[in-house]
Amino acid sequence: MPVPDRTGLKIVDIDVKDVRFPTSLGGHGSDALHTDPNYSCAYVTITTEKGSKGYGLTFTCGRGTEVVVYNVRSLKKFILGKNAADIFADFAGFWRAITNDSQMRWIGPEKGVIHLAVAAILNSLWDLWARLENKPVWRLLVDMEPEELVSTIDFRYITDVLTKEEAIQLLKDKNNGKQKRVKYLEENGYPAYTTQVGWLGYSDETVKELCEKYIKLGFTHFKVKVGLNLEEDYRRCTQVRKYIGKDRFLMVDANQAWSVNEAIDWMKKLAPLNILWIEEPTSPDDVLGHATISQALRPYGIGVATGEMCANRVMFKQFLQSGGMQYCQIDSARIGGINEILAVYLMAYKFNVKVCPHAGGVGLCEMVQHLQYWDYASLSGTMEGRLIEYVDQQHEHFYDPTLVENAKYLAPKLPGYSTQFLPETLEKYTYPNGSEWQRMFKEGIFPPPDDTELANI
Ligand SMILES: C[C@H](O)[C@@H](O)CC(=O)C(=O)O
Ligand SMILES: [Mg+2]
Repeated sequence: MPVPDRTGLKIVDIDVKDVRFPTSLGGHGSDALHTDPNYSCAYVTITTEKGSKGYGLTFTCGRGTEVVVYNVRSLKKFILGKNAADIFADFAGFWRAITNDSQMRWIGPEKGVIHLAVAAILNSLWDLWARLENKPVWRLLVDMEPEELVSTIDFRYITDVLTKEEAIQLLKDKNNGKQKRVKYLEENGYPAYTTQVGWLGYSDETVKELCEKYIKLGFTHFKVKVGLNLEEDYRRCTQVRKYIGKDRFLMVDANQAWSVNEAIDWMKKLAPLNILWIEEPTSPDDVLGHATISQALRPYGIGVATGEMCANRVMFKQFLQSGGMQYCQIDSARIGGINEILAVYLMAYKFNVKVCPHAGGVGLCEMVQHLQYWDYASLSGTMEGRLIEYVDQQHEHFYDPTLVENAKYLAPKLPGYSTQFLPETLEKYTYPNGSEWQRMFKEGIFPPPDDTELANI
């Protein structure tokens, strides 16, 4: 196990910041239900006695961030004073402890705000571990022996479909050729699709310009937001189909706008536009509803994609068991860190479902590239039908931003999970005292927080 020496690794500080970007001003990130999101995150920094740091975040929108920040603070006691090496040596045990505190469990368990907070903390720990090993996270994962990797997963609630022993065997079966696949990734990158062309708040002119831009950049897969008005969706999607031509791929995303029957009817109307997948057609909790939609849309060649709001590995298990998802969209900041995400990848592999991670949010592109790289090298061994979502937002705020060239994610090279913010970003966008927020309040662009907001309590 690549567990670092314990010396100086006692965690002496955990800081959490509310960081928000005013994306609603340009309609960036908008969809049927999140019509004016300000892309945000709860940003965690952990510091060890010897000064090593781990940076992690969970994505949120606007005011939701303050609630997550409070939840992170409520979990500090699980981290402070612990030695990071001890956490890594029994990572599954630590995971069970932080997700099952008897006084906190009632507000979960393993779902919602408290799980977002867990994700931010777990992400900072994986970042720290990779930095201590001087590797990007994906290499840390790829270089672990199957037993070591699997030892980080809590298998409670999923052993009916995947046991620890089976998981180890799946990884061992793929050991052959792993180094060749690593080389391939380093030389060729991993295919991306773009959502940037189709935010619901964008004008027709913007959509056209962006389609042209992303075609020039080499993209072959385009995702467009739908779900508010059928005629309008048909019109917009027809235009996008015209811009991208018949040989490129079109996906649509309803962000949970519909009931089950409505989703089926709506998508049958859009089907002539040749749609690869419908994403989040209905409630993210409706496993059987997704299975019904999947079945109804199969004859039209439309798959169902979901996962960005899937609460935990148990829900993923049921989506996979029921045939409710044909594209599994794990989110790096919603479920309990890499520990839980690995369980989902392993189950998806067993059910022969493609993982195409969700990345529409702050820092998500930065993280999911590591996960999908690991998947190709160590588990699925294929990129067939798989893509990483790419949204071109907030990358300039990161110390080690995602690099996409010719519609491919290039291999992250620096140690860590790529989510460290630049100091000037924190100075400007920490809410509500960052200099940019103060300017926007002064200029009346946004109202300052009122006394119902936690920032003022
Ligand atoms: C609110 C977010 O922008 C959401 O619309 C992202 C999303 O659904 C996606 O990227 O997919
Ligand atoms: Mg989506």
